[in-house]
Amino acid sequence: MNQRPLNVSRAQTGLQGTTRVPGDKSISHRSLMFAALAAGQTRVSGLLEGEDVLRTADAMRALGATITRDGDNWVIDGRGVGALSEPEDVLDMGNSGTAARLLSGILATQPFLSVMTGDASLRSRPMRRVTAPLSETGAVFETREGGRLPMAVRGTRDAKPLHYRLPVASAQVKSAVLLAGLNAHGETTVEEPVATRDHTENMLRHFGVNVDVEVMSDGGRRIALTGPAELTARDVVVPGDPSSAAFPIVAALLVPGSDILITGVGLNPLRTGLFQTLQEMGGDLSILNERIEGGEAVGDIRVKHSALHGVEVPSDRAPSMIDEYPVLAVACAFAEGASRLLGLEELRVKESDRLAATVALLNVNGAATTVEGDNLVVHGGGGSLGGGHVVTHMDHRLAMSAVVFGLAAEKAVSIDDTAFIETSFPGFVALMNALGAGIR
Ligand SMILES: O=C(O)C1=C[C@@H](OP(=O)(O)O)[C@@H](O)[C@H](O)C1
Ligand SMILES: C=C(OP(=O)(O)O)C(=O)O
Repeated sequence: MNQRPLNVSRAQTGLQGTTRVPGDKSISHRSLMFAALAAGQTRVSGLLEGEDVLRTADAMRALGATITRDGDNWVIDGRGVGALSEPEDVLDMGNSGTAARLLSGILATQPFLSVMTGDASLRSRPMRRVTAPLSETGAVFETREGGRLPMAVRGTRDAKPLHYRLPVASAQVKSAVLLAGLNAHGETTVEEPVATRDHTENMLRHFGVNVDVEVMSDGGRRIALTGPAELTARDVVVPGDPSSAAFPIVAALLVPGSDILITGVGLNPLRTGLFQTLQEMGGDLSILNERIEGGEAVGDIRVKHSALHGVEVPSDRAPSMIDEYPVLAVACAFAEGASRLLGLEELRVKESDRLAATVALLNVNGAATTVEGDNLVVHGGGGSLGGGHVVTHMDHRLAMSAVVFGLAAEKAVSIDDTAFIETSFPGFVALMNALGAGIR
């Protein structure tokens, strides 16, 4: 990707108007993968056409599915759970951890050789979290030093079902194990000590698979399914991505005079930790017109400029807002008083070390922070902010967080590269400008 530097100055007027953010990234990846594993034709509306999801589409095509775009819909002719074909070339998952990890689960039980790689960011991310459990199916994984991509997978025809307790709160690992279970013989179970996003469970059910979810006495979950399973093609409606909505929402809270409405945002309760946190900070954020669309909770979010104060976010909330911490930290920098964000260890293994990069984003723009182990303390309300140069490390969420910082800060913020925003939020700058952000 060509580097795209950007300078962002304070918004001259409040953000105003009604908008809709692109489709949910997690649901979009899953819709393409599951439709490819289903018998029959699936139509997907609202698919996120970001780089990450386009890499998934390419990979599923390389594995034998037919995927085309028809007007606003995507149409997938699936192959069936055990009927993918050996790809002729390396599967390039670009910048996407979700694509690489979920696909590992699928490839573990396909009896052929696949090779997977990604960009420099993805090649630095840990894959052992999926290859360790998936190897127990009988599949063989060969990775680069340290369990990194590129990786070769020799899938197994006689996959053993897994019984796995997640050592980290990760919907990607949970999903990889469940996807391997679709083509194993017998019951696969996954236990998660803290609930993570459940789009895999919901969508597998939508495609006709029996997925059992038991809430355990400690609040965790035990998920079970029995293979070999059959998926039946079903149309999918993708809601707006709450993780994308986070950026215009925080911008509207911070820029004086703002009043915006974002329609059709996904409100799955395992994704809405940021909205709760912003309300706890004094943010005027209301959910209107809540409804169910395509099996997921959806609503419209109205946000008005608000004076924010510091907050403490408990670590068990982290899975429900894991991708939102960089932009929450920006909100905290402009809030009155200290904020304590607890249990952020997983941020270190995202597209970048997001804990370190978020601290750098804030510090270079004059906001003070303290890191205590895996906890981040942001000292808000500390005078004139901005004027810094932000290094984004191939990380879309850092780039968008830096844009939001610049819109709210006294002094302009320069950003080394905004090209990676295309992975999850194509048209981000144009959408912000349509609300009046005035980014040039
Ligand atoms: O399952 C998913 O779609 C995702 C899970 C999360 O990752 P982890 O499973 O690593 O927490 C999240 O950060 C990512 O953007 C999408
Ligand atoms: C962590 C993210 O995605 P992935 O793991 O799919 O690269 C993200 O979108 O913030």
